[in-house]
Amino acid sequence: MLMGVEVVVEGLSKSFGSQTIWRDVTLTLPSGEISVLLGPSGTGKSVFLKSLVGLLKPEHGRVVIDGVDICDCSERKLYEIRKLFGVLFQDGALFGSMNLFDNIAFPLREHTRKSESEIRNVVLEKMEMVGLIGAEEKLPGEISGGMRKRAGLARALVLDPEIILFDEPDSGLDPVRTAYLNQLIVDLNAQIDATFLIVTHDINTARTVPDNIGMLFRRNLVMYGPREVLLTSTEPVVEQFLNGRRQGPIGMSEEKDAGQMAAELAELDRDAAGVPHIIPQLEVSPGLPERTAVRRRQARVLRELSTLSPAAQQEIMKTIHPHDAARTESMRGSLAGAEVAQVPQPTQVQPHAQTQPPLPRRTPSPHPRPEQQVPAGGEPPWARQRASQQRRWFGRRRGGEQ
Ligand SMILES: Nc1ncnc2c1ncn2[C@@H]1O[C@H](COP(=O)(O)OP(=O)(O)OP(=O)(O)O)[C@@H](O)[C@H]1O
Repeated sequence: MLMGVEVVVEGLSKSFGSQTIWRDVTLTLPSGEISVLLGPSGTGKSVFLKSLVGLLKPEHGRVVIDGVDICDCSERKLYEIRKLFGVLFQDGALFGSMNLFDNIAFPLREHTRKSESEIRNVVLEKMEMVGLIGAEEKLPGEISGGMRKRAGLARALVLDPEIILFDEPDSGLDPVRTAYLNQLIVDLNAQIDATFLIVTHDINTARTVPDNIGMLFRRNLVMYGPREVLLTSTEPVVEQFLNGRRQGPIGMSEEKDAGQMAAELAELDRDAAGVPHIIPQLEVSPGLPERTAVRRRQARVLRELSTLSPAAQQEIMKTIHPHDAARTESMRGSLAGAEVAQVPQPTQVQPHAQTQPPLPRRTPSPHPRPEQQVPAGGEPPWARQRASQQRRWFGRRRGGEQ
């Protein structure tokens, strides 16, 4: 089984001319974990994704992947590193004139020397993983936006990526389809253990899918850390965003001035304010292997525990098995902060949780076949138009793309 690689971003700054997009962004996407990047429109989330794959060159800082700083390496090395990535574009970025099978097979035909029968095996495996078996002959224009995203995801999977970037996977989808897609993302993570980064505006996605959350605002990464840190944060911009409120530092099109913000926050009923209670993270569908990243993350988060806010610490401890929680509490009581960072060791964290032997890769997909999910007739024309308006990933149009 593959294991995703860590992505280390250090002091990254990007401008276009005199316009600073963000500065001094530092974060680590831990190996195999799911991270979400939030931020109001225009804060540079897409620019960040493009910088991670080396399509844009930040002026300062480093992006280290597999020991290579992609901001300062040869084109040849960058080409190699890019092969580690799979990208889910906003509407799948499929070629409109090709059926789904050929769309998904495209990277294999372009970048490998696999025979047609090997290609067929890989394509069908990935189509099964995303619940698209039976739709091989469909054209992208004949299917719903949700199916197009699944097809785009299958295409992103065919070269067995170790890092997958999702650009607003939930855009243009209704809440039910978004819930299906979110479950699919978690299930895929369990199956392939790749490192995921999701850019989204969807609060529910942010609250239920990731292990880690970051937020861009006012040209800075205002916060980044384990999900419990942001989901319990009282930082005004984070609270405002996660509650979808008007009151707070985020304005209609620009930031608000401090006076207006203070007046609004004073008016706000404090009982109604605050981040909603943390809801549990989505679990993997029955029949699939557990997410190995969960145990790695637990060990990591416990090592960092003393550096986190008390509210975050409390939420994290609720997710720990009582046996481990008691031990962690006693260690925290008896050790100084610096020493706490060294315990517990990953192997000590969950002695009760023996890993199940991995299931074969061709586990039947828990994701229903498309015809069970999508009503006959597919999507209405307005939905198709909206999806095409939203496609602007990497700012490139590709010949024949729908
Ligand atoms: N190639 C470019 N040249 C000049 N400016 C650019 C370029 N790409 C992006 N920008 C600017 O960078 C800013 C951030 O854009 P970006 O699309 O990354 O924001 P975003 O956070 O992804 O927004 P949204 O949530 O609306 O998708 C915008 O002001 C945009 O105009």
